[in-house]
Amino acid sequence: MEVVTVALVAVLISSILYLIFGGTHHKNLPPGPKPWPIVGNLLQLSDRPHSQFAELAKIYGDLFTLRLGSETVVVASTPAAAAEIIKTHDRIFSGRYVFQSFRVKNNIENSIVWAQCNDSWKNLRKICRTEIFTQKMIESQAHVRERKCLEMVEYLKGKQGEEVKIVEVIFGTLVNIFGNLIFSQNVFKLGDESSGSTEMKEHLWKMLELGNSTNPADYFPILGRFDLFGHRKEVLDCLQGIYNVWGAMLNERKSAMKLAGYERKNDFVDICLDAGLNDDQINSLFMVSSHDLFGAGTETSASTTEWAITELTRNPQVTAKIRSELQTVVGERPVKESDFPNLPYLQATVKETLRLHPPTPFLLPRLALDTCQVLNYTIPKNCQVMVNAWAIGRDPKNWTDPLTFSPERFLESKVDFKGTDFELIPFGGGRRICPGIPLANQFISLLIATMVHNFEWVLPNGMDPSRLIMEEKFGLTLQKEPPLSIVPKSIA
Ligand code: HEM
Repeated sequence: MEVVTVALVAVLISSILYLIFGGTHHKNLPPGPKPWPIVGNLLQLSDRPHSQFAELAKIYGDLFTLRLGSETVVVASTPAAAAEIIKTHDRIFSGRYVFQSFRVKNNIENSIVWAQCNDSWKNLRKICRTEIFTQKMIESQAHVRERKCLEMVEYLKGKQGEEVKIVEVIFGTLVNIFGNLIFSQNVFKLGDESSGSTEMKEHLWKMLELGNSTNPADYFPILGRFDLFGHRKEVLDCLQGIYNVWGAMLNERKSAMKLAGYERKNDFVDICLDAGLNDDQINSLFMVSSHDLFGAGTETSASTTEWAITELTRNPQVTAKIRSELQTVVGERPVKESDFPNLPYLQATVKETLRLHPPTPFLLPRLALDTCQVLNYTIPKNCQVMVNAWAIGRDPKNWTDPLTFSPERFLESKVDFKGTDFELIPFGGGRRICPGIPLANQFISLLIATMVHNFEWVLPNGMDPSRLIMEEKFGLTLQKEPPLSIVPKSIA
């Protein structure tokens, strides 16, 4: 009761302040649906905002404005508007809007995702560029990803004829890949919920859950200081738990390295201890690894792979082409990442999946660091800016027959997702572009290729794949709802 009263009073105060000071300052904002007093457009929001905003863009154009509670949000929905935000005015829109639940001291300072573009952020991105995502590093760890995919094959072979929720297998495999790249340990045991590093697993799940839950303080920031729903405390507890697990692993490794006969593991821990990084740098790297890489990398890659398998289920002619390409290039042996340059159709399939199902449909929200003129409108300082990558990927002005899943469209095209072709921007662009693109591409390509190379699958209860309804559930990432269940059958 007390919490509700405080919330109501805070909303009232914030609304009065908004009515007095807000709304009159920025006359040249992009147009948008008329906001209601106090709540703005909040009550008009649907649970599929990416699709709803695509419809709004048809009415209001490249840029439109929403009032969400007391917050002003501008949405860019065309390649031209996206280019203005992430290229022309990259510096001004390089601010990150940090969700209220994540506004926890060490969380922001030690995160690439949530920090503003300050020296610490630059340093963390540099560590990523020079230590984690180098071509050499990615190639040297290919065997880890390949081994984990083979374990997935073994697991699925044991499940032939049974119904399997594919995202659980993919997510588990991805988390184990990360666990092994970073500290040479599995986090999940496929099919056995009770095993693996339970503590780490629980923290990771919780963080993902919190990322997907709504916090009213994001619409009425005046509520933020009270942490009324305890989300921030939960994030803090999770982070503390993750850091404790890391700390223990790091100390264990340092002691092991001093022993005679220590066998190198060549994971991130070894690499940064070898590189002579000091404790601060190592801590930064671990925090980035545990928090940003696990957090930003697993759910996005798992969601994309699940969408790819869903599209392949509905489009057996695409699956057949990938399989035939794999037969020609790979033959009977397992797929390797070094095969990818010779698998153009597989690569086109990954692009086509990301075009139709970008896992973060609005990228990650940016914040205007200053007032800025964009396409003849004025976007005020501190305004949140979203780019609707989902709408851009489906707009018939940008794509022929946009709702058809057709990797062929990329075979003769140079359009890529590296942040310079604004009709395909699942990874964002500019200085905040996703640093994990090379790794994400390897994960997703390897998982799809391994599935197609080793298995045929049908839907449970003999359901006709053309009747598979794909529903999108919006959270921090775009989920498939209900998750895809398949019945695998080994090809070998
Ligand atoms: C399909 C897979 C993925 C997609 C679609 C994706 C997408 C994105 C997007 C849209 C952003 C925000 C970009 C912007 O603001 O312009 C981002 C940021 C980020 N991503 Fe990814 N991501 C994926 C996988 C990964 C992986 C595998 C990693 C790491 C291993 C990763 C690490 C990060 C980090 C650290 C940031 C924050 C960058 C910053 O704010 O400076 N992502 N990602």
